[in-house]
Amino acid sequence: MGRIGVLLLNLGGPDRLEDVGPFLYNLFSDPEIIRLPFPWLQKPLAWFIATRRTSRSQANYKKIGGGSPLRRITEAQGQALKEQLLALGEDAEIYIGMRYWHPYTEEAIARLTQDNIDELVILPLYPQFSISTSGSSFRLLEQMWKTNPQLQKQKYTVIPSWYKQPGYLQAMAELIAQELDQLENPDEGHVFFSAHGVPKSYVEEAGDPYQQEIEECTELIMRTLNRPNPHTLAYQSRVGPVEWLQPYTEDAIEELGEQGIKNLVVVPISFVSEHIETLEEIDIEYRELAEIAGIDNFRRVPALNTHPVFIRALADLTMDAMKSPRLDLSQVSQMKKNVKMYPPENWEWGITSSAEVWNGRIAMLGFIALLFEMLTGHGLLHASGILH
Ligand SMILES: C=CC1=C(C)c2cc3[nH]c(cc4nc(cc5[nH]c(cc1n2)c(C)c5CCC(=O)O)C(CCC(=O)O)=C4C)c(C)c3C=C
Ligand SMILES: [Fe+2]
Ligand SMILES: [Fe+2]
Repeated sequence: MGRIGVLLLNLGGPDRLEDVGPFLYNLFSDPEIIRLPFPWLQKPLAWFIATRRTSRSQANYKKIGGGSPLRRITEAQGQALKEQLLALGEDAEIYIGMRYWHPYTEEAIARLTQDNIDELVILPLYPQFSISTSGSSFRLLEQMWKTNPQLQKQKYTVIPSWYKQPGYLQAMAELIAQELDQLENPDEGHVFFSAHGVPKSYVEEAGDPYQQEIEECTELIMRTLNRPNPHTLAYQSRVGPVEWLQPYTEDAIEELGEQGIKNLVVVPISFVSEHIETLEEIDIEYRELAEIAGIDNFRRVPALNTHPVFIRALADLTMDAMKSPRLDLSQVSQMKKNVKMYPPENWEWGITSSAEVWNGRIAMLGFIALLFEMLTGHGLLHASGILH
């Protein structure tokens, strides 16, 4: 076999405070993050929401040192993976493709098309699949493949999600066990899984398998941990006023406090690196809530980062993917439980004359809604659930 490449996909985060605004604009410009039935409103709306959110978000990034550590950690993971693959006899080239910040997925693709890679493995750094994370990156790649003849010659395979991988489960269990063992009585620790949330409509209407994969993943980790501790699963980081997956982390913490739980071991479960939601939201905000709720001992399990057992798991995933039947981007970008789709896949807006008329009408509605929100601070878009 020839030279292999591994394309690591991740979200990306603002390196400095001045990057926060443009980063948020990129994030909200993504139709997989805010779903609108008419694409022309996407950019103005993204600009509007990003502008409103920037200072609050910057204040949070300030608390964790003025930027996201995501690039640094992802690069360290890439380097460690390269070394691990080399130890297994594969001299692989690693590429990092972020969805919303540098190094962008486009930059990774530009590099790898110059490198003459024989076999490419596309590996998202999200253990569980969501339309809003891995799905979004797969869609972007699918578009690039469609429009770039050079890419069409590239042999590749995709790993859609990998939350069942034994080494990953082992690494998670080890980190949890280490934290439990710091307690005076390790068996009394309540294991609290906090997953990043998504709007409920993603799961119930668009068929996102995310919730099911998260639930299965927590069960598998508990089985691997093989200890008698009780556990809870909740969802954090809700944005906007529509309903997200429940229970919300803040409510669950309060409830456990009321039940008299004194030792909480919080496990971030949907992301493999430290980032703003672990360093700020869990370590600062939820810790404060827990204290108010009467939980005396609040411990947070570190993210996997470059944990050697985890890096070995990524290497095994890569090697196994090359031995397995290849998976196409078109197969994985549509990964859904296949309930009702909204908007319909491949829906072409504005092609027919009737659509043009409708676009005009919707345009008016859109601007009225925006004006309404700017004036009142309570959006029609929020109220109608279009915007999360
Ligand atoms: C698996 C993890 C993630 C899911 C699922 C996810 C969905 C999702 N996120 C937003 C909105 C925002 N996310 C933001 C930051 C952010 N999100 C994730 C992971 C998941 N998001 C990470 C790792 C990060 C942080 C990157 C970093 O800088 O370290 C932000 C910006 C931060 C803020 O302003 O709070 C927003 C906004 C939505 C709407 C969504 C599902 C639809
Ligand atoms: Fe997010
Ligand atoms: Fe947050």
